Amino acid sequence: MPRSRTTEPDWPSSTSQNGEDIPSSLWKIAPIPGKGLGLIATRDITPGTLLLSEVPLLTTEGVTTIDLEVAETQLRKKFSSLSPSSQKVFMALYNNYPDDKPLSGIVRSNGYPLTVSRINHSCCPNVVQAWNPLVEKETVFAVRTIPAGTEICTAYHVGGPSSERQKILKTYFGFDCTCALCSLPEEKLKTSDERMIEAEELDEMIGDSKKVRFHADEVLACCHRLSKIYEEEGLKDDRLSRLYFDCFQVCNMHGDLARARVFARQYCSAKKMAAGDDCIAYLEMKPFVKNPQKHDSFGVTGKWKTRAESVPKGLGRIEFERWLWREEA
Ligand SMILES: C[S@@+](CC[C@H](N)C(=O)[O-])C[C@H]1O[C@@H](n2cnc3c(N)ncnc32)[C@H](O)[C@@H]1O
Repeated sequence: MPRSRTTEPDWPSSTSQNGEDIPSSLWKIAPIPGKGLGLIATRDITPGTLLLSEVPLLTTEGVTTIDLEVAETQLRKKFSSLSPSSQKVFMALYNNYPDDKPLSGIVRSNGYPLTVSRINHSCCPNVVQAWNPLVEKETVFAVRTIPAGTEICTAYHVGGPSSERQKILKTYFGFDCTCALCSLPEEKLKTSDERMIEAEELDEMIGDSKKVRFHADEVLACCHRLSKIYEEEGLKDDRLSRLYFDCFQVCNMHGDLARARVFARQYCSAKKMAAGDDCIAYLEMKPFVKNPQKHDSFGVTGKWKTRAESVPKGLGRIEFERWLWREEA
């Protein structure tokens, strides 16, 4: 839940599973031109649908270093305890680092269990992939409507204008991104890039604790603008829940329990859609929908003081939004 920024892709936390593809009536694995294998929706999929939930066969727990030589030895120990058929499946996974140590190369290239490893990247993903430690499974949930025949894509890296994203994807994953966002016609791509640059700036402002404390109105206005950018760009991944969490904290910090409740609820529904109602982030936040004052962030100032029960009822969408973002005249 806390704000954290990743400028480079994380060292993967788990990889490969019991050797069998998980059968599904919702998707199939198929060759995708220019990308190797990938997942294609075989029917229309609605947001919040669980597409995959996989148990890893081999995790990087106990891999204590990013030193490839040592990591390879540690991985080899784990690998040798797998059955021969699982070892074969593992070794058949995509390896973007064929000249490096083979096991860490595959772990770095895939990071996740078998079928999940086949999901390609898009800068505007239609699924969110996450490790759920409570059930010890890697999950994949749809966060946008995915029409039948469409490729299912996650985001290996998020944020920034297309040139920045492409540089990182090329460096760490070895491919030139031609996703729907990166392939927009020139004028539209320029608009999208400007929005993504603005999104980065807004995100930085929202994360500035001094601004949150002393210029809360400005910060909430930044949050509102950022929510519009995400809407315009069709982004529904974890960036959205992170934004709602920030909005929750700003309102709660200044004693605005009514808005804090609404943002806590929005955070919960975004998390539930992206990671299920058994994910830790959802479960931890749920009590604060009812009792935001129990959260650590509550009441640093009483600047915006409202009661939790004072969420207005019966407003139309536009009026409610104006209330929510404190834009009433
Ligand atoms: C985790 S694997 C994904 C599955 C892989 N396509 C396969 O056949 O197993 C990551 C690799 O897939 C390819 N890939 C993923 N997304 C791509 C994209 N948007 N465009 C081109 N290649 C992509 C790249 O080679 C990347 O290093």
